[in-house]
Amino acid sequence: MLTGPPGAGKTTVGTLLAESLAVGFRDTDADVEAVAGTTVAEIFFDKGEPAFRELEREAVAVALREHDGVLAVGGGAVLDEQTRAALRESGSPVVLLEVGISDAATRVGFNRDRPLLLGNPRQQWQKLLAARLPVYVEVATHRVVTDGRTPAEVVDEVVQALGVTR
Ligand SMILES: Nc1ncnc2c1ncn2[C@@H]1O[C@H](COP(=O)(O)OP(=O)(O)OP(=O)(O)O)[C@@H](O)[C@H]1O
Ligand SMILES: O=C(O)C1=C[C@@H](O)[C@@H](O)[C@H](O)C1
Ligand SMILES: [Mg+2]
Repeated sequence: MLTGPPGAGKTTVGTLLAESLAVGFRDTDADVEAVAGTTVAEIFFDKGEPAFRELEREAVAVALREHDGVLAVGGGAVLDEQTRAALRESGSPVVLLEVGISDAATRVGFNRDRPLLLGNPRQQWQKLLAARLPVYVEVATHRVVTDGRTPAEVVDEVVQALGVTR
């Protein structure tokens, strides 16, 4: 499992990591979108964050049951106690992709796809990370710094941290 704040590279690195390990890739954000028939951003705008979190909790639970490859877990899914317990109980490695504000700001930019960062993305991102860092650290079995590294380099770091063979 890959976790981390918006722009950490869960989707990008996860896709490459799965290719590199020749396993499947799944992203709970994509699963929520498939179930809801609309985008993450639209769910936030139309129904609000609590409704999104409900869908996300279920999507993570289903993915943990069904999927046996690389799983990108929505950046805020770890806010949910039940989800944290499910990640722990899965017994699978949970890799926290770490990123600082400078690289994160460059990566996430100012687009409307990340509803929690609307307004002042830099400030929002910093607030979000400060509030979440303890739970990210709580669920992580491994931590990989991504700043200044290309997605391919991050994949190599993850593989090394996990000690898996390709
Ligand atoms: N190590 C990296 N170096 C440079 N750019 C990166 C890196 N990782 C990801 N990116 C870029 O940053 C942007 C965000 O990456 P990505 O969507 O994978 O993040 P995410 O963690 O899945 O975010 P979200 O929580 O919003 O789903 C993308 O444009 C991606 O190409
Ligand atoms: O960190 C978050 O709270 C989010 C991260 C993304 O993966 C999406 O789940 C959504 O944009 C919210
Ligand atoms: Mg993503």
